[in-house]
Amino acid sequence: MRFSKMHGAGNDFVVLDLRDGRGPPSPALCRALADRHTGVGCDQILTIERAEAPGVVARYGIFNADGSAAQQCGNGARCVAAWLKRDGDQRGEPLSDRFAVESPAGRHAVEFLADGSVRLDMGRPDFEPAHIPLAGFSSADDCLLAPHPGVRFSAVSMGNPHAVVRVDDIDRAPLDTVGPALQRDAAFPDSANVGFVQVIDRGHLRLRVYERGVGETLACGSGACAAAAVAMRHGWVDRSVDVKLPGGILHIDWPDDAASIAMAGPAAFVFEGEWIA
Ligand SMILES: N[C@@H](CCC[C@H](N)C(=O)O)C(=O)O
Repeated sequence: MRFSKMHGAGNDFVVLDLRDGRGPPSPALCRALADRHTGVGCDQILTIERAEAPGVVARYGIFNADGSAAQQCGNGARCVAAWLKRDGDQRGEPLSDRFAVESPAGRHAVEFLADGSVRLDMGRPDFEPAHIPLAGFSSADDCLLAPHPGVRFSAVSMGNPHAVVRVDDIDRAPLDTVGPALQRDAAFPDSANVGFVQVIDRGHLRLRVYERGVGETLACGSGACAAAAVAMRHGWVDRSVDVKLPGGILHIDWPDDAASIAMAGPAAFVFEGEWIA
């Protein structure tokens, strides 16, 4: 089984071409591929599949390192776009600098920018509790939970569930305790990706994300959109920000609450391989 190893700002992927109709990898195979000692090592496995919808070059599936399926992956979408741009469409035809791909959460317009980065339409952040899903709250802003005193979070769906906690010092953020605790809390029936955000100034955020199905990652694209959307909605930052993650910088634009949010960032090839296990 051939695969490509890629990363977007350090969020790393094993990319499988399943456009020949092969089925998705089992959870056990995902865990084996993702293992950083005995496998390839990655945060997510991305599967490139035949597109059903007209005007879409390909659809893709997302599987976390623990084998669970996900609905959204911003860094992965940029890597899928770069993979398609390199290899061409289903017939091997070259692609232009603008096309559309389809994630489990819906269709995304992609654009290759002159500086080599990839810009992606990530859709509208959704703060409706039932859509996240966030249980037991009528608003997703500034939530408190009795078992986690002092942890104020906002929740948002970027197609996948996110909790965003503002901190004063990102280097001292309680990722390993509050991350898994919020993920396990009944308020998040589907668990959540938990982001810790520090506001640097009106144009800059720092972010670390404890991802669902992975743990701490070097970058989370949907998490960067979630953190920026929460910070913009609260008026902490302007509508165009750089989000600095441990693995790199993502640029986020959200002109207004009714608009789609756009993310731009890198997509890199690491190596090609063959899985023989
Ligand atoms: N790294 C991704 C998000 C991957 C999925 C996430 N762990 C989930 O389960 O929702 C990104 O760049 O958005």
